[in-house]
Amino acid sequence: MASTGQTNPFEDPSSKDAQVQEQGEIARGTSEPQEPVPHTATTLAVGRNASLTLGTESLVVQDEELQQSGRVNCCGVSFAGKNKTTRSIPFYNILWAERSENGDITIQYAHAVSKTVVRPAIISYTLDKPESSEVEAWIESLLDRAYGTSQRRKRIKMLVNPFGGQGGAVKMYHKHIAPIFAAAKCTLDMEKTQHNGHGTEIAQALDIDAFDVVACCSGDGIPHEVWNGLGKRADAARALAKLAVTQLPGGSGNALSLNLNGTVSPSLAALAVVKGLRTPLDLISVTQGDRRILSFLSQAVGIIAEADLGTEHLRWMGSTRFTYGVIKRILRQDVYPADIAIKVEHDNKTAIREVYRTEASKSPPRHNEREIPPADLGLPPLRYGSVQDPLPDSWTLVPHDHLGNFYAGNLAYMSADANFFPASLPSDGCLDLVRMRGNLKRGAAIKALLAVAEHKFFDIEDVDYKKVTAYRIIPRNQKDGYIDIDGERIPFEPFQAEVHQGLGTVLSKSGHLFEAEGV
Ligand SMILES: Nc1ncnc2c1ncn2[C@@H]1O[C@H](COP(=O)(O)OP(=O)(O)OP(=O)(O)O)[C@@H](O)[C@H]1O
Repeated sequence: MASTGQTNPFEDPSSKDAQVQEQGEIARGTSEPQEPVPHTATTLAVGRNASLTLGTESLVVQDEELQQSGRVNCCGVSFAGKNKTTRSIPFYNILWAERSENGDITIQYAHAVSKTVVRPAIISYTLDKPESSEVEAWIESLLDRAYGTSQRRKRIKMLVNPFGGQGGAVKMYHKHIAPIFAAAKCTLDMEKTQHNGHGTEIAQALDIDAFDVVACCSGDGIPHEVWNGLGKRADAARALAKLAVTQLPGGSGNALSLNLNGTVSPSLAALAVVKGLRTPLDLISVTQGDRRILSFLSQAVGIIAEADLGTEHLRWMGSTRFTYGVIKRILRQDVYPADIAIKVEHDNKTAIREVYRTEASKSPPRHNEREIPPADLGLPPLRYGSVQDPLPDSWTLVPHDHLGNFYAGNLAYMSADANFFPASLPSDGCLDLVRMRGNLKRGAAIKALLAVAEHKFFDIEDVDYKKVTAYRIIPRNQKDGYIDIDGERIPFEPFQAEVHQGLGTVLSKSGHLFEAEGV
Protein backbone atom coordinates (compact mmCIF):
# COMPACT_ATOMS: atom_id res chain seq x y z
CA MET A 1 0.00 0.00 0.00
CA ALA A 2 1.13 3.54 -0.72
CA SER A 3 -0.49 6.78 0.24
CA THR A 4 0.37 8.75 -2.86
CA GLY A 5 -1.04 12.16 -1.85
CA GLN A 6 -1.64 13.52 -5.35
CA THR A 7 -1.04 17.15 -6.15
CA ASN A 8 -4.19 19.16 -5.88
CA PRO A 9 -4.48 21.15 -9.11
CA PHE A 10 -6.63 23.86 -7.50
CA GLU A 11 -4.30 24.82 -4.71
CA ASP A 12 -1.97 27.72 -4.77
CA PRO A 13 1.28 25.69 -4.52
CA SER A 14 2.99 28.49 -2.65
CA SER A 15 0.60 28.23 0.29
CA LYS A 16 1.54 26.29 3.38
CA ASP A 17 -1.82 24.50 3.44
CA ALA A 18 -1.34 23.38 -0.13
CA GLN A 19 2.01 21.86 0.73
CA VAL A 20 0.49 19.93 3.60
CA GLN A 21 -2.27 18.66 1.34
CA GLU A 22 0.08 17.69 -1.43
CA GLN A 23 1.98 15.49 0.95
CA GLY A 24 -1.22 13.67 1.97
CA GLU A 25 -2.99 14.86 5.08
CA ILE A 26 -4.04 11.47 6.29
CA ALA A 27 -0.54 10.45 7.27
CA ARG A 28 -0.22 13.66 9.28
CA GLY A 29 -3.06 12.57 11.57
CA THR A 30 -4.32 16.11 12.19
CA SER A 31 -7.62 17.80 13.10
CA GLU A 32 -11.10 16.28 13.40
CA PRO A 33 -11.77 14.01 16.38
CA GLN A 34 -12.25 10.31 15.93
CA GLU A 35 -15.81 9.06 15.73
CA PRO A 36 -16.94 5.66 17.02
CA VAL A 37 -17.45 3.26 14.14
CA PRO A 38 -20.76 1.37 14.30
CA HIS A 39 -20.87 -2.41 13.76
CA THR A 40 -22.76 -1.97 10.51
CA ALA A 41 -20.02 0.17 9.00
CA THR A 42 -18.60 -0.82 5.66
CA THR A 43 -14.85 -1.00 5.67
CA LEU A 44 -12.67 -1.01 2.62
CA ALA A 45 -9.18 -2.31 3.19
CA VAL A 46 -7.17 -0.24 0.80
CA GLY A 47 -3.91 -1.84 1.80
CA ARG A 48 -2.36 -3.95 4.50
CA ASN A 49 -2.02 -0.96 6.82
CA ALA A 50 -4.89 1.32 5.81
CA SER A 51 -8.65 1.21 5.79
CA LEU A 52 -11.53 3.48 4.87
CA THR A 53 -14.75 3.01 6.86
CA LEU A 54 -18.19 4.50 6.33
CA GLY A 55 -19.21 5.64 9.82
CA THR A 56 -22.51 7.15 10.88
CA GLU A 57 -21.76 10.71 9.87
CA SER A 58 -18.30 10.53 8.42
CA LEU A 59 -15.64 8.69 6.54
CA VAL A 60 -13.16 7.23 9.00
CA VAL A 61 -9.65 6.89 7.68
CA GLN A 62 -7.14 4.70 9.45
CA ASP A 63 -3.58 4.66 8.30
CA GLU A 64 -0.41 3.17 9.68
CA GLU A 65 2.93 4.45 8.67
CA LEU A 66 6.48 4.14 9.68
CA GLN A 67 7.64 7.19 11.50
CA GLN A 68 11.07 8.27 12.63
CA SER A 69 10.86 8.27 16.42
CA GLY A 70 14.40 9.42 17.11
CA ARG A 71 17.14 10.63 14.86
CA VAL A 72 20.38 9.38 16.27
CA ASN A 73 21.35 7.74 19.54
CA CYS A 74 24.74 7.73 21.10
CA CYS A 75 25.76 4.72 19.00
CA GLY A 76 24.68 6.46 15.79
CA VAL A 77 21.61 4.22 15.26
CA SER A 78 18.23 5.58 14.10
CA PHE A 79 15.02 4.16 15.56
CA ALA A 80 11.82 3.85 13.63
CA GLY A 81 8.35 3.19 15.14
CA LYS A 82 4.85 2.55 13.83
CA ASN A 83 2.25 5.28 14.20
CA LYS A 84 -1.41 4.63 13.60
CA THR A 85 -3.52 7.67 12.72
CA THR A 86 -7.30 7.86 12.58
CA ARG A 87 -9.39 10.75 11.43
CA SER A 88 -12.96 11.42 10.40
CA ILE A 89 -14.11 13.45 7.44
CA PRO A 90 -17.79 14.40 7.69
CA PHE A 91 -19.78 13.07 4.73
CA TYR A 92 -20.97 16.65 4.18
CA ASN A 93 -17.37 17.56 3.32
CA ILE A 94 -16.84 14.73 0.84
CA LEU A 95 -16.86 16.26 -2.64
CA TRP A 96 -16.05 13.32 -4.87
CA ALA A 97 -14.66 9.79 -4.96
CA GLU A 98 -13.55 7.67 -7.89
CA ARG A 99 -11.09 5.11 -9.17
CA SER A 100 -8.53 6.69 -11.37
CA GLU A 101 -7.32 5.03 -14.58
CA ASN A 102 -4.33 3.43 -12.88
CA GLY A 103 -6.65 1.78 -10.33
CA ASP A 104 -5.94 4.15 -7.43
CA ILE A 105 -8.80 5.28 -5.27
CA THR A 106 -9.08 9.05 -4.99
CA ILE A 107 -11.32 10.95 -2.60
CA GLN A 108 -11.68 14.72 -2.76
CA TYR A 109 -13.04 16.58 0.23
CA ALA A 110 -13.41 20.08 1.63
CA HIS A 111 -10.78 20.46 4.30
CA ALA A 112 -11.44 23.08 6.98
CA VAL A 113 -8.37 25.28 7.14
CA SER A 114 -10.16 27.66 9.50
CA LYS A 115 -13.68 28.23 10.81
CA THR A 116 -14.60 30.15 7.68
CA VAL A 117 -12.48 28.61 4.94
CA VAL A 118 -12.55 25.17 3.35
CA ARG A 119 -10.23 24.10 0.56
CA PRO A 120 -10.23 20.99 -1.58
CA ALA A 121 -7.90 18.25 -0.43
CA ILE A 122 -7.21 14.80 -1.82
CA ILE A 123 -6.71 11.37 -0.31
CA SER A 124 -5.26 8.94 -2.76
CA TYR A 125 -4.30 5.30 -2.23
CA THR A 126 -2.84 2.64 -4.46
CA LEU A 127 -5.02 -0.37 -3.81
CA ASP A 128 -3.47 -3.67 -2.79
CA LYS A 129 -6.21 -5.48 -4.73
CA PRO A 130 -7.28 -3.08 -7.48
CA GLU A 131 -9.33 -5.74 -9.22
CA SER A 132 -11.68 -6.19 -6.23
CA SER A 133 -15.33 -5.69 -7.23
CA GLU A 134 -15.95 -4.35 -3.72
CA VAL A 135 -14.33 -1.03 -4.59
CA GLU A 136 -16.95 0.31 -7.03
CA ALA A 137 -19.79 -0.53 -4.64
CA TRP A 138 -17.93 1.08 -1.75
CA ILE A 139 -17.37 4.30 -3.73
CA GLU A 140 -21.04 4.43 -4.66
CA SER A 141 -21.96 3.92 -1.02
CA LEU A 142 -19.67 6.78 0.01
CA LEU A 143 -21.13 9.14 -2.61
CA ASP A 144 -24.62 8.14 -1.56
CA ARG A 145 -23.90 9.17 2.01
CA ALA A 146 -22.06 12.30 0.86
CA TYR A 147 -24.89 13.58 -1.33
CA GLY A 148 -28.11 11.97 -0.10
CA THR A 149 -30.84 13.28 -2.39
CA SER A 150 -28.76 16.26 -3.49
CA GLN A 151 -27.89 16.20 -7.17
CA ARG A 152 -24.29 15.22 -7.91
CA ARG A 153 -22.15 17.00 -10.49
CA LYS A 154 -24.42 19.99 -10.85
CA ARG A 155 -24.17 21.95 -14.09
CA ILE A 156 -23.60 25.52 -13.00
CA LYS A 157 -23.99 28.76 -14.93
CA MET A 158 -21.81 31.07 -12.89
CA LEU A 159 -22.33 34.83 -12.97
CA VAL A 160 -19.67 36.97 -11.33
CA ASN A 161 -20.23 40.68 -10.74
CA PRO A 162 -16.74 42.22 -10.93
CA PHE A 163 -18.06 45.31 -9.12
CA GLY A 164 -19.94 43.51 -6.34
CA GLY A 165 -19.04 44.58 -2.80
CA GLN A 166 -15.51 45.96 -2.65
CA GLY A 167 -14.86 44.74 -6.20
CA GLY A 168 -13.10 41.51 -5.22
CA ALA A 169 -15.64 38.97 -6.52
CA VAL A 170 -13.57 37.72 -9.49
CA LYS A 171 -10.50 37.01 -7.37
CA MET A 172 -12.64 35.41 -4.70
CA TYR A 173 -14.35 33.22 -7.27
CA HIS A 174 -11.02 31.84 -8.52
CA LYS A 175 -9.53 31.41 -5.07
CA HIS A 176 -12.41 30.11 -2.95
CA ILE A 177 -15.30 29.00 -5.13
CA ALA A 178 -14.15 27.44 -8.43
CA PRO A 179 -11.78 24.98 -6.70
CA ILE A 180 -14.62 23.53 -4.58
CA PHE A 181 -16.93 23.19 -7.58
CA ALA A 182 -14.18 21.61 -9.68
CA ALA A 183 -13.25 19.12 -6.96
CA ALA A 184 -16.94 18.14 -6.76
CA LYS A 185 -16.89 17.53 -10.55
CA CYS A 186 -19.50 20.21 -11.21
CA THR A 187 -19.65 21.62 -14.72
CA LEU A 188 -18.87 25.32 -14.70
CA ASP A 189 -19.64 28.02 -17.25
CA MET A 190 -18.48 31.36 -15.86
CA GLU A 191 -19.47 34.77 -17.21
CA LYS A 192 -18.72 38.19 -15.76
CA THR A 193 -21.61 40.64 -15.74
CA GLN A 194 -20.76 43.62 -17.94
CA HIS A 195 -23.34 46.21 -16.96
CA ASN A 196 -26.43 46.90 -14.90
CA GLY A 197 -29.23 44.57 -16.04
CA HIS A 198 -26.84 42.05 -17.66
CA GLY A 199 -27.98 39.32 -15.25
CA THR A 200 -31.53 39.74 -16.57
CA GLU A 201 -30.37 39.51 -20.20
CA ILE A 202 -28.30 36.38 -19.55
CA ALA A 203 -31.15 34.63 -17.74
CA GLN A 204 -33.61 35.56 -20.46
CA ALA A 205 -31.47 33.96 -23.17
CA LEU A 206 -30.09 31.02 -21.17
CA ASP A 207 -30.36 27.44 -22.44
CA ILE A 208 -32.25 26.14 -19.42
CA ASP A 209 -31.72 22.50 -20.39
CA ALA A 210 -27.95 22.92 -20.25
CA PHE A 211 -27.82 23.94 -16.58
CA ASP A 212 -29.20 22.98 -13.19
CA VAL A 213 -28.08 26.04 -11.25
CA VAL A 214 -27.47 29.73 -11.84
CA ALA A 215 -24.97 30.71 -9.16
CA CYS A 216 -24.35 34.41 -8.60
CA CYS A 217 -21.04 35.48 -7.12
CA SER A 218 -22.41 38.89 -6.25
CA GLY A 219 -24.66 40.72 -3.85
CA ASP A 220 -28.43 40.30 -3.88
CA GLY A 221 -28.70 42.45 -7.02
CA ILE A 222 -27.72 39.73 -9.51
CA PRO A 223 -30.11 37.02 -8.17
CA HIS A 224 -32.86 39.66 -8.40
CA GLU A 225 -31.91 40.29 -12.02
CA VAL A 226 -31.71 36.56 -12.81
CA TRP A 227 -35.19 35.79 -11.44
CA ASN A 228 -36.57 38.73 -13.38
CA GLY A 229 -34.84 37.52 -16.56
CA LEU A 230 -36.30 34.03 -16.10
CA GLY A 231 -39.68 35.64 -15.43
CA LYS A 232 -39.62 37.46 -18.78
CA ARG A 233 -39.32 34.24 -20.79
CA ALA A 234 -42.20 32.61 -22.64
CA ASP A 235 -41.34 29.43 -20.67
CA ALA A 236 -41.02 31.35 -17.38
CA ALA A 237 -42.78 28.77 -15.18
CA ARG A 238 -40.55 26.00 -16.47
CA ALA A 239 -37.35 28.07 -16.25
CA LEU A 240 -38.12 29.16 -12.68
CA ALA A 241 -38.84 25.59 -11.58
CA LYS A 242 -35.91 24.03 -13.41
CA LEU A 243 -33.09 26.39 -12.55
CA ALA A 244 -32.06 26.83 -8.94
CA VAL A 245 -30.77 30.35 -8.32
CA THR A 246 -28.09 30.57 -5.64
CA GLN A 247 -25.62 33.08 -4.29
CA LEU A 248 -21.94 32.90 -3.51
CA PRO A 249 -21.46 35.97 -1.32
CA GLY A 250 -19.63 38.55 -3.41
CA GLY A 251 -21.50 41.76 -2.70
CA SER A 252 -22.29 44.14 0.10
CA GLY A 253 -25.73 42.59 0.69
CA ASN A 254 -25.59 38.78 0.74
CA ALA A 255 -28.93 37.84 2.28
CA LEU A 256 -29.65 34.95 -0.08
CA SER A 257 -26.46 33.15 0.95
CA LEU A 258 -27.01 33.85 4.64
CA ASN A 259 -30.48 32.32 4.55
CA LEU A 260 -29.79 29.32 2.34
CA ASN A 261 -26.10 28.52 2.76
CA GLY A 262 -26.00 29.75 6.35
CA THR A 263 -22.80 31.66 5.71
CA VAL A 264 -21.15 34.60 4.01
CA SER A 265 -17.92 32.66 3.61
CA PRO A 266 -17.41 32.07 -0.14
CA SER A 267 -15.86 28.61 0.19
CA LEU A 268 -18.42 27.38 2.75
CA ALA A 269 -21.17 28.75 0.51
CA ALA A 270 -19.67 26.87 -2.45
CA LEU A 271 -19.76 23.66 -0.39
CA ALA A 272 -23.39 24.39 0.55
CA VAL A 273 -24.24 24.80 -3.14
CA VAL A 274 -22.49 21.52 -4.02
CA LYS A 275 -24.57 19.77 -1.33
CA GLY A 276 -27.68 21.96 -1.65
CA LEU A 277 -31.16 20.46 -1.91
CA ARG A 278 -33.52 21.81 -4.51
CA THR A 279 -36.12 23.84 -2.59
CA PRO A 280 -39.10 25.81 -3.92
CA LEU A 281 -39.04 29.49 -2.96
CA ASP A 282 -42.01 31.86 -2.97
CA LEU A 283 -41.55 34.78 -5.35
CA ILE A 284 -43.55 37.98 -5.24
CA SER A 285 -45.01 39.96 -8.12
CA VAL A 286 -44.76 43.68 -7.46
CA THR A 287 -46.82 45.82 -9.83
CA GLN A 288 -46.28 49.54 -10.20
CA GLY A 289 -47.75 51.51 -13.10
CA ASP A 290 -47.67 48.98 -15.91
CA ARG A 291 -44.51 47.27 -14.65
CA ARG A 292 -44.39 43.84 -13.04
CA ILE A 293 -41.22 42.99 -11.08
CA LEU A 294 -40.36 39.74 -9.33
CA SER A 295 -39.08 40.18 -5.79
CA PHE A 296 -37.38 37.44 -3.79
CA LEU A 297 -36.13 39.26 -0.71
CA SER A 298 -38.12 42.20 0.65
CA GLN A 299 -40.18 45.29 0.03
CA ALA A 300 -39.83 48.29 2.30
CA VAL A 301 -41.36 51.73 2.73
CA GLY A 302 -40.43 54.12 5.53
CA ILE A 303 -37.47 54.16 7.91
CA ILE A 304 -35.80 50.93 6.73
CA ALA A 305 -36.13 51.84 3.04
CA GLU A 306 -34.79 55.34 3.60
CA ALA A 307 -31.96 54.15 5.85
CA ASP A 308 -30.92 51.62 3.20
CA LEU A 309 -31.31 53.66 0.03
CA GLY A 310 -31.10 57.23 1.34
CA THR A 311 -27.65 56.89 2.90
CA GLU A 312 -25.61 56.11 -0.23
CA HIS A 313 -23.54 59.26 0.44
CA LEU A 314 -22.41 57.63 3.70
CA ARG A 315 -20.96 54.48 2.08
CA TRP A 316 -17.61 55.26 3.74
CA MET A 317 -19.26 54.21 7.02
CA GLY A 318 -19.60 50.62 5.82
CA SER A 319 -22.47 48.65 7.31
CA THR A 320 -22.88 51.18 10.17
CA ARG A 321 -24.50 53.62 7.74
CA PHE A 322 -27.73 51.61 7.93
CA THR A 323 -27.85 51.63 11.75
CA TYR A 324 -26.97 55.32 11.75
CA GLY A 325 -29.76 56.00 9.21
CA VAL A 326 -32.34 54.12 11.28
CA ILE A 327 -31.40 55.71 14.61
CA LYS A 328 -31.41 59.22 13.11
CA ARG A 329 -34.98 58.70 11.86
CA ILE A 330 -36.15 57.08 15.09
CA LEU A 331 -34.86 60.04 17.09
CA ARG A 332 -36.67 62.46 14.73
CA GLN A 333 -39.81 60.29 15.00
CA ASP A 334 -40.22 60.42 11.22
CA VAL A 335 -43.54 59.17 9.84
CA TYR A 336 -44.44 58.05 6.32
CA PRO A 337 -48.25 58.29 5.90
CA ALA A 338 -49.82 55.70 3.59
CA ASP A 339 -53.07 53.90 2.86
CA ILE A 340 -52.62 50.16 3.07
CA ALA A 341 -54.82 47.18 2.16
CA ILE A 342 -53.67 43.72 3.19
CA LYS A 343 -54.81 40.18 2.41
CA VAL A 344 -53.95 38.56 5.74
CA GLU A 345 -53.34 34.81 6.12
CA HIS A 346 -52.27 34.66 9.81
CA ASP A 347 -52.94 37.72 11.90
CA ASN A 348 -51.45 36.94 15.30
CA LYS A 349 -48.09 35.86 16.63
CA THR A 350 -49.39 32.71 18.35
CA ALA A 351 -50.80 31.36 15.09
CA ILE A 352 -47.65 32.36 13.21
CA ARG A 353 -45.43 30.60 15.75
CA GLU A 354 -47.59 27.47 15.40
CA VAL A 355 -47.28 27.52 11.59
CA TYR A 356 -43.52 27.89 11.86
CA ARG A 357 -43.06 25.16 14.45
CA THR A 358 -45.22 22.70 12.55
CA GLU A 359 -43.02 23.10 9.48
CA ALA A 360 -39.79 23.06 11.48
CA SER A 361 -40.75 19.79 13.19
CA LYS A 362 -41.16 17.98 9.87
CA SER A 363 -38.41 15.73 8.61
CA PRO A 364 -36.53 17.03 5.60
CA PRO A 365 -38.24 15.97 2.37
CA ARG A 366 -36.98 12.63 1.06
CA HIS A 367 -37.30 13.69 -2.54
CA ASN A 368 -36.35 17.11 -3.63
CA GLU A 369 -37.24 16.96 -7.27
CA ARG A 370 -40.19 19.10 -8.23
CA GLU A 371 -42.67 18.91 -11.04
CA ILE A 372 -41.48 20.83 -14.08
CA PRO A 373 -44.24 22.81 -15.83
CA PRO A 374 -44.68 22.61 -19.62
CA ALA A 375 -42.70 24.99 -21.85
CA ASP A 376 -45.70 27.10 -22.88
CA LEU A 377 -46.44 28.50 -19.42
CA GLY A 378 -45.28 32.00 -18.63
CA LEU A 379 -45.60 33.72 -15.26
CA PRO A 380 -48.73 32.83 -13.28
CA PRO A 381 -51.62 35.29 -13.72
CA LEU A 382 -52.17 37.89 -10.99
CA ARG A 383 -54.96 36.67 -8.70
CA TYR A 384 -55.71 40.16 -7.40
CA GLY A 385 -54.98 42.10 -10.56
CA SER A 386 -52.39 44.87 -10.62
CA VAL A 387 -52.11 48.16 -8.77
CA GLN A 388 -53.90 49.76 -11.73
CA ASP A 389 -57.01 47.62 -11.20
CA PRO A 390 -59.79 48.49 -8.74
CA LEU A 391 -59.13 47.22 -5.23
CA PRO A 392 -60.41 43.62 -4.84
CA ASP A 393 -63.84 43.55 -3.15
CA SER A 394 -62.69 41.93 0.08
CA TRP A 395 -59.82 44.38 0.60
CA THR A 396 -60.07 47.61 2.62
CA LEU A 397 -57.67 50.52 2.43
CA VAL A 398 -56.73 51.55 5.96
CA PRO A 399 -55.06 54.93 6.58
CA HIS A 400 -51.73 54.66 8.40
CA ASP A 401 -51.07 58.29 9.36
CA HIS A 402 -48.17 57.51 11.67
CA LEU A 403 -46.48 54.71 9.76
CA GLY A 404 -42.79 54.40 10.57
CA ASN A 405 -41.98 51.10 8.88
CA PHE A 406 -43.68 48.91 6.35
CA TYR A 407 -41.36 45.96 5.83
CA ALA A 408 -42.35 42.77 4.00
CA GLY A 409 -39.83 39.92 4.01
CA ASN A 410 -39.62 36.68 2.07
CA LEU A 411 -36.44 35.41 3.78
CA ALA A 412 -35.44 35.55 7.45
CA TYR A 413 -32.11 37.40 7.48
CA MET A 414 -31.96 40.73 5.65
CA SER A 415 -28.27 41.02 6.53
CA ALA A 416 -25.93 39.39 9.05
CA ASP A 417 -27.34 39.95 12.57
CA ALA A 418 -30.64 41.17 11.11
CA ASN A 419 -33.09 38.28 11.33
CA PHE A 420 -36.08 40.59 10.84
CA PHE A 421 -38.46 37.82 9.75
CA PRO A 422 -37.69 34.81 11.97
CA ALA A 423 -41.03 33.12 11.15
CA SER A 424 -40.54 33.17 7.41
CA LEU A 425 -40.60 29.89 5.50
CA PRO A 426 -39.32 29.28 1.96
CA SER A 427 -42.60 28.21 0.40
CA ASP A 428 -45.54 28.82 2.75
CA GLY A 429 -47.09 31.10 0.13
CA CYS A 430 -46.80 34.08 2.50
CA LEU A 431 -44.78 37.20 3.03
CA ASP A 432 -44.02 38.11 6.63
CA LEU A 433 -45.12 41.70 7.11
CA VAL A 434 -43.82 43.95 9.87
CA ARG A 435 -45.39 47.33 10.58
CA MET A 436 -44.26 49.78 13.22
CA ARG A 437 -45.49 53.23 14.09
CA GLY A 438 -43.07 56.11 13.59
CA ASN A 439 -44.35 58.06 16.59
CA LEU A 440 -43.34 55.42 19.13
CA LYS A 441 -41.50 56.66 22.20
CA ARG A 442 -37.84 56.88 21.18
CA GLY A 443 -36.74 54.43 23.85
CA ALA A 444 -39.29 51.85 22.72
CA ALA A 445 -38.30 52.20 19.07
CA ILE A 446 -34.60 51.80 19.85
CA LYS A 447 -35.36 48.80 22.07
CA ALA A 448 -37.16 47.17 19.11
CA LEU A 449 -34.21 47.86 16.83
CA LEU A 450 -31.73 46.36 19.30
CA ALA A 451 -33.99 43.32 19.73
CA VAL A 452 -33.34 42.32 16.10
CA ALA A 453 -29.73 41.34 16.78
CA GLU A 454 -30.77 39.54 19.98
CA HIS A 455 -33.41 37.42 18.19
CA LYS A 456 -36.16 39.03 20.32
CA PHE A 457 -37.72 41.27 17.67
CA PHE A 458 -40.70 39.01 16.93
CA ASP A 459 -42.01 39.21 20.51
CA ILE A 460 -41.76 42.98 20.90
CA GLU A 461 -45.25 44.35 21.49
CA ASP A 462 -44.79 47.38 19.23
CA VAL A 463 -43.90 45.11 16.32
CA ASP A 464 -47.01 44.21 14.34
CA TYR A 465 -46.17 40.90 12.58
CA LYS A 466 -48.52 39.20 10.13
CA LYS A 467 -48.33 36.60 7.39
CA VAL A 468 -49.90 37.99 4.25
CA THR A 469 -50.50 36.82 0.70
CA ALA A 470 -50.95 40.22 -0.95
CA TYR A 471 -51.17 43.95 -0.23
CA ARG A 472 -51.44 47.38 -1.79
CA ILE A 473 -49.71 50.46 -0.40
CA ILE A 474 -50.36 54.04 -1.46
CA PRO A 475 -47.95 56.59 0.03
CA ARG A 476 -49.62 59.91 0.99
CA ASN A 477 -48.63 63.52 1.72
CA GLN A 478 -44.99 63.12 0.74
CA LYS A 479 -43.37 64.74 -2.27
CA ASP A 480 -40.81 62.02 -2.73
CA GLY A 481 -39.43 59.12 -0.80
CA TYR A 482 -37.94 55.65 -0.96
CA ILE A 483 -39.45 52.33 -1.96
CA ASP A 484 -37.01 49.47 -1.65
CA ILE A 485 -37.57 46.23 -3.58
CA ASP A 486 -34.82 43.66 -2.88
CA GLY A 487 -32.44 46.52 -2.10
CA GLU A 488 -33.17 48.41 -5.33
CA ARG A 489 -35.03 51.73 -5.50
CA ILE A 490 -38.24 51.98 -7.50
CA PRO A 491 -40.32 55.17 -8.09
CA PHE A 492 -42.18 56.58 -5.09
CA GLU A 493 -45.62 55.59 -6.33
CA PRO A 494 -48.36 53.17 -5.19
CA PHE A 495 -47.56 49.50 -5.68
CA GLN A 496 -49.22 46.16 -5.11
CA ALA A 497 -47.64 42.82 -4.23
CA GLU A 498 -48.82 39.22 -4.32
CA VAL A 499 -47.05 36.00 -3.45
CA HIS A 500 -46.66 33.08 -5.87
CA GLN A 501 -46.16 30.01 -3.74
CA GLY A 502 -42.98 28.10 -4.61
CA LEU A 503 -42.61 29.76 -8.01
CA GLY A 504 -38.82 29.99 -7.80
CA THR A 505 -36.20 27.40 -6.92
CA VAL A 506 -33.15 27.65 -4.71
CA LEU A 507 -30.68 25.25 -3.12
CA SER A 508 -30.91 24.99 0.64
CA LYS A 509 -29.20 22.96 3.32
CA SER A 510 -32.37 21.62 4.95
CA GLY A 511 -34.70 21.39 1.95
CA HIS A 512 -37.55 23.24 3.69
CA LEU A 513 -36.25 25.87 6.14
CA PHE A 514 -33.96 28.86 6.16
CA GLU A 515 -30.67 28.75 8.05
CA ALA A 516 -32.02 31.02 10.75
CA GLU A 517 -33.18 30.85 14.34
CA GLY A 518 -36.96 30.59 14.04
CA VAL A 519 -39.76 31.41 16.48
N1 LIG B 1 -19.96 45.19 -14.92
C1 LIG B 1 -20.84 45.93 -14.24
N2 LIG B 1 -20.75 47.28 -14.24
C2 LIG B 1 -21.60 48.04 -13.53
N3 LIG B 1 -22.62 47.55 -12.80
C3 LIG B 1 -22.77 46.22 -12.77
C4 LIG B 1 -21.88 45.33 -13.48
N4 LIG B 1 -22.26 44.06 -13.24
C5 LIG B 1 -23.36 44.14 -12.45
N5 LIG B 1 -23.67 45.42 -12.15
C6 LIG B 1 -24.73 45.93 -11.28
O1 LIG B 1 -24.28 46.05 -9.94
C7 LIG B 1 -25.42 46.12 -9.10
C8 LIG B 1 -25.12 45.61 -7.71
O2 LIG B 1 -24.77 44.31 -7.77
P1 LIG B 1 -24.61 43.32 -6.53
O3 LIG B 1 -25.87 43.18 -5.81
O4 LIG B 1 -23.96 42.14 -7.09
O5 LIG B 1 -23.53 43.99 -5.58
P2 LIG B 1 -23.61 44.76 -4.20
O6 LIG B 1 -22.21 45.12 -3.83
O7 LIG B 1 -24.34 43.99 -3.17
O8 LIG B 1 -24.39 45.99 -4.62
P3 LIG B 1 -25.00 47.19 -3.79
O9 LIG B 1 -24.08 47.47 -2.66
O10 LIG B 1 -25.08 48.27 -4.82
O11 LIG B 1 -26.34 46.69 -3.35
C9 LIG B 1 -26.52 45.38 -9.82
O12 LIG B 1 -27.60 46.24 -10.04
C10 LIG B 1 -25.88 45.00 -11.16
O13 LIG B 1 -26.74 45.19 -12.25
